[in-house]
Amino acid sequence: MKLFTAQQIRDWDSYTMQEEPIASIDLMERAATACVDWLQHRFPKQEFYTIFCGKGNNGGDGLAIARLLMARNCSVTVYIPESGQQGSYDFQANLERLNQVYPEVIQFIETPEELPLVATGNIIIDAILGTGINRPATGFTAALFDYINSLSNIVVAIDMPSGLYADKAGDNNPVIEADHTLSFQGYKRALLMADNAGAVGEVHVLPIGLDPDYYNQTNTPFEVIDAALIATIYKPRLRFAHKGNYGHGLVIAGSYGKNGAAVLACRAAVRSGIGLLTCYTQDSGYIVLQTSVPEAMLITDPDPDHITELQLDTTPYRAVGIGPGIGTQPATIKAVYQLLQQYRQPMVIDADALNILAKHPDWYDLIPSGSILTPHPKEFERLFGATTNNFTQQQLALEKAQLLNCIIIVKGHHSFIATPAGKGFYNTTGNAGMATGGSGDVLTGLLTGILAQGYTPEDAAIFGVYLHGLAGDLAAAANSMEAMTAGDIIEYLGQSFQQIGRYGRSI
Ligand SMILES: NC(=O)C1=CN([C@@H]2O[C@H](COP(=O)(O)OP(=O)(O)OC[C@H]3O[C@@H](n4cnc5c(N)ncnc54)[C@H](OP(=O)(O)O)[C@@H]3O)[C@@H](O)[C@H]2O)[C@@H](O)CC1
Ligand SMILES: Nc1ncnc2c1ncn2[C@@H]1O[C@H](COP(=O)(O)OP(=O)(O)O)[C@@H](O)[C@H]1O
Ligand SMILES: [K+]
Repeated sequence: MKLFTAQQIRDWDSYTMQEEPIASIDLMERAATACVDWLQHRFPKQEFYTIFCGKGNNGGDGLAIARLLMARNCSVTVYIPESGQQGSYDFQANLERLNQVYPEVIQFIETPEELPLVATGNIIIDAILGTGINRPATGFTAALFDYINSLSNIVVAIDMPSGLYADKAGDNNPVIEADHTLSFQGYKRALLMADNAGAVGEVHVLPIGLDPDYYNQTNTPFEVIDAALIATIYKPRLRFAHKGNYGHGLVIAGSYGKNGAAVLACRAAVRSGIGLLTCYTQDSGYIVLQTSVPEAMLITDPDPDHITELQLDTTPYRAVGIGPGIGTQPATIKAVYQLLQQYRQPMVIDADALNILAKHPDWYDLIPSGSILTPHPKEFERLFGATTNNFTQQQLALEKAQLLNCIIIVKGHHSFIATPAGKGFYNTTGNAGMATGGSGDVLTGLLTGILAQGYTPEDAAIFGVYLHGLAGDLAAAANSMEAMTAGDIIEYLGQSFQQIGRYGRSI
């Protein structure tokens, strides 16, 4: 799903109004109806709502929502901060409509003394500012945000939490802290950023019937990974296939006390569809690996505790994954350097292999083109330096992806995949149950396995991250976020592949 800027969304509105055609007030009614349907589906017993409306179209949505909720037997109070300015055309039209049927629900407020008491059970609707925000909220608007944020009521933001910019960072500007954000038609980038987690709450995308032609014709560097994209990437198994068709991968992982990282990476790799897998680990990992992952072949380092030198020819492997649990011993550092010198095909670089790289920036040029780097935000910072917010972090990821001709996956709740061609993909599968040791090792094994099967590095990254998150979601549904383990993610890869296999048939 393409991610549009606030300006592109405005253009999409105009295009739809002209082509469908539909009057802007009717489009607003459609958006408001989608919100009310969502509210009644999510909170079927809820009766009382307090709605704060600004004087732009976001406020117009709020007024239409108020009228529709009243018509569905809810009880609503609307507060409009009085700025002294005329509202937008559709705000005024909706004010008139509401005034005609339920004049008693409308109240204007001008000073902090007029901030209303909100009963604890009321749901607050934030329709103060949407994508039209062009400066930080100050004065009474900022005081209103503070007041709403101080209440314990559930807050549902319409389109955007008020105060948040859709396409840029806000420098700690005042924002509404919503529990739910109902974003029209698609996501905005700000809604996907960890920096804004406290403001956006859970994000729900509500289709409002904007014209698909605009969507198809309009280019954007950013996309959310969705089922439609995954269906175009996934390669179903060939009926007459033999294991040679699906590549031979090598996972270099583990050290004394961290056999688990190697086990998790290898178990994920052998469940990725890979033809053959070899693991390279320290000598003391022999029995552990052979017992826990009998499907994988094993080559051990002469050192009992660490990977010290790569006593194998890496060239026959179609993909190599390195990093989980390897540590940063001087001898291991040499082994990483040796691999970078001898292996020229795309590899997956994770964990301590990234930490080692970060200490040797002069080795960056040795990273084979098309490699996939999987830093979490701290590793990203070690590799490429500190950034002030997620927008600058992602911009830096795009610049480095281009410079190194690599894919960079900045891992997180919505992992961000930066490609050398300047595209950025956000993942929406996965959950906080995956914030547990070993989840990243699983991803490394999975990516190595997918890359070995001949997927392009970009496709492997998109597919692998999505699949990993989907398996995490199924694991959480079965075991709870608390009790699920990284190993459970691997157990649910099977069901995830089955689900993905159905996408192609249903789209
Ligand atoms: N396809 C869709 O998505 C659809 C979208 N729709 C809805 O339209 C919304 C966008 O509406 P919008 O353009 O009227 O802007 P909105 O956010 O209401 O702001 C209004 C005005 O506030 C002002 N202002 C700016 N910053 C400020 C500040 N810090 N503090 C105080 N004031 C500030 C600024 O005016 P200025 O003061 O600069 O003249 C600005 O123009 C969108 O989010 C969605 O809810 C649906 O109705 C239909 C389909
Ligand atoms: N809250 C979350 N929501 C979605 N995915 C998450 C969340 N927390 C972690 N993950 C995923 O789990 C993995 C964790 O990787 P990493 O931090 O390297 O863990 P480890 O080093 O313990 O293996 C990443 O793929 C990340 O995207
Ligand atoms: K809002």
